[in-house]
Amino acid sequence: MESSSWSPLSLLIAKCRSPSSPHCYSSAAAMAISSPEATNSSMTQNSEETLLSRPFDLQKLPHVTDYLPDLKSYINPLDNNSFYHPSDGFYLTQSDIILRQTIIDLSGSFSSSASQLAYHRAGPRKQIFFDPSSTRAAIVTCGGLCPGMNTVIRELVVGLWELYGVRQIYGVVSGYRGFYSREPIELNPKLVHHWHKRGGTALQTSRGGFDLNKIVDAIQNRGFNQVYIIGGDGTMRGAVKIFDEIRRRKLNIGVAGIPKTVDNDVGIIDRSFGFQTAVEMAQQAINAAHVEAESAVNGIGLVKLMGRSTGHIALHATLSSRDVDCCLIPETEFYLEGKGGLFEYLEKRLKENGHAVLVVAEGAGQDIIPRTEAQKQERDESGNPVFLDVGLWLKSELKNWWSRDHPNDLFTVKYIDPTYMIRAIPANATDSLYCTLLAHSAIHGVMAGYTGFVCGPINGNYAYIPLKEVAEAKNEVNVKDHKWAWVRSVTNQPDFIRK
Ligand SMILES: Nc1ncnc2c1ncn2[C@@H]1O[C@H](COP(=O)(O)OP(=O)(O)OP(=O)(O)O)[C@@H](O)[C@H]1O
Ligand SMILES: O=P(O)(O)OC[C@H]1O[C@](O)(CO)[C@@H](O)[C@@H]1O
Ligand SMILES: [Mg+2]
Repeated sequence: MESSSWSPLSLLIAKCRSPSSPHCYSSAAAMAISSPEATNSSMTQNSEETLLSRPFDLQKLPHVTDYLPDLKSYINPLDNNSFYHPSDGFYLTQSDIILRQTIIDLSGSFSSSASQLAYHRAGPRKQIFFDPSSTRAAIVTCGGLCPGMNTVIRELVVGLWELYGVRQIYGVVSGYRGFYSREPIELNPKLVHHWHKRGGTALQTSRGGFDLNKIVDAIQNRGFNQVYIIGGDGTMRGAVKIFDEIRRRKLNIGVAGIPKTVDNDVGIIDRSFGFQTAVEMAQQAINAAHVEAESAVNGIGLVKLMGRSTGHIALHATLSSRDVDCCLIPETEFYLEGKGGLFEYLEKRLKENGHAVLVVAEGAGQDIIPRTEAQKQERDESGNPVFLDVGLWLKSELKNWWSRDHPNDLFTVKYIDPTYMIRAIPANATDSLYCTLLAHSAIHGVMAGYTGFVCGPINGNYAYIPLKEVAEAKNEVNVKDHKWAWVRSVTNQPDFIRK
């Protein structure tokens, strides 16, 4: 990873403009230094000094001038925007950075020589490298749906139009394949005005169809010089290739990725947009499962939630609901029969409470569901493995178990599969605001000439992160940390470790 070392923390503190600003970097640093644990533990004056002198490992952001050094720059039109009166500190500079890690244990494995990973802070720059009158922006959505996609598109259009005066904005229809197989649609604020109220993506999306040369040829031939790519991990891997090819051809085109994934499996950023909305919607399914289970004799409410390879939705929905007796996620194995298994646990719960609620992420248990050779090979158009329905399988296993062990007792399993319902809805208020900040961050970055980056919040502050880094990072549930322990303590479920 390319990086450049930066000045010590003291410089950063000096640069902080407004102590009350939520984006003030010094507040996090100051908190870390003056927290009670830090002052009364083994932290010495020495370790404080070493912290202050640690260099920053600032992740280098690609810029169009890296390979087109003679590009002309322009004064940011926000200078003349009647809604903004850029004052001191309004524009960000190279020295505005965000630290990846804000929690540091000064007494533990702290190494004074290790540098602090840092990223450029997102926001408007004084100088821009695209003339708004000749800017031609393309927006594309790829992969599965996620609440808030339409909000991001809307805010990209409105932001480009209102903030920078860009008038040529196009929507690429139906994902990556749309670049070379469909006519783009012209977008303007009037057209997209209500889009944030609709779930899904008004531009349509698809999986597969990634043909690098055809895509970059189409971008070039259609005269696009800014490309905004909204998608998940697969999309970001594709975006890295597009950016690399654009750079190889030395084209004056900026590429920004806007991470979208209902599963929240994209790494580095705090969380992905739409995730909170999906968790909220999942509550309805869990509530219904609880009511059904409670109202039956030996009732089990079983809810399957999205989460291809990560269980964040199931975990957060479980923690928020508190009606869940067992949460199964892809990051940790489980088994059905025998000591410490699911059946033994459910038997106990049914005896104690008369009912139980089970939440399972779609990617959980895939290793133990029997499948044919053909099923093992099945892939979707993007190459993602196709899963068997863990909910249906569990329902059938639960029924078999009960009729085998308790043939004379009543038993009910109510299976609720809200899969698409939790992602095919508009974003809630929090996610909507988040989508707006993402879109504006992306616009400011691209206008300023940055390229090959993703924007997203890191510890609550919006940053520009190299695309490649995001495409390689994965956010999995850490089943060794306190959050998973919390889930287990809320549900009482076993650890499924065979003793
Ligand atoms: N390694 C890759 N290189 C190039 N393109 C890729 C790669 N992986 C996926 N893509 C392309 O990215 C697009 C979206 O990928 P995918 O279907 O995996 O969804 P995603 O972006 O991961 O979103 P989500 O998983 O949240 O639905 C598809 O058009 C796919 O062909
Ligand atoms: O839209 P499709 O192809 O059915 O994809 C479903 C998948 O998309 C996601 O919603 C996001 O990756 C997963 O949770 C789920 O496995
Ligand atoms: Mg994906």
